[in-house]
Amino acid sequence: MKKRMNYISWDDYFLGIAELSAARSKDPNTQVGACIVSEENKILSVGYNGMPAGCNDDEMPWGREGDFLDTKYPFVCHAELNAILNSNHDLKGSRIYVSLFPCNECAKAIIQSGIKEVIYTCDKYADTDGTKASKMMFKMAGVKTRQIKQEHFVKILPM
Ligand SMILES: Nc1ccn([C@H]2C[C@H](O)[C@@H](COP(=O)(O)O)O2)c(=O)n1
Ligand SMILES: [Zn+2]
Repeated sequence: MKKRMNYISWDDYFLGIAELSAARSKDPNTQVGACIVSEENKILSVGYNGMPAGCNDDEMPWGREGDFLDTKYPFVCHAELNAILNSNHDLKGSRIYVSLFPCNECAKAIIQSGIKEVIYTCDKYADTDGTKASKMMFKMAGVKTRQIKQEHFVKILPM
């Protein structure tokens, strides 16, 4: 008997883990997941967007509008940063799979931690200055970026 051939690719596997991690997020508007992987395809870390440890997410604001301090934005820790901070490994040469293109703050952390490639699905904030800044920094720092469309990813899920 020959081996099974329709197994999923590494990219689909790790993006799937990023998407599954996103499902842990309490953010009512946008759930983001990230998975960091070594050059040997070993998972080094995972993360999703959420409030910092010790900050009760039942008491924190989750809104998007109003006074800055009444919104989630100054408090929420992004999926990519959580994945970086959750890791006990050297991340040099690794790649990060993320369900949403990294913001400029996460882009800085990604570059500084030595991650060499960003593989993402959604780019819904592409028109924002934050995403434009991320793309500028990734280009200058030699961090590769690659999009895998969600439609492709959904198709590979077993029925
Ligand atoms: N690459 C990103 C971008 C955003 N996030 C988090 C931060 C918030 O929890 C949410 C975005 O909220 P929205 O403005 O869409 O209501 O996603 C992240 O973790 N990683
Ligand atoms: Zn971010």
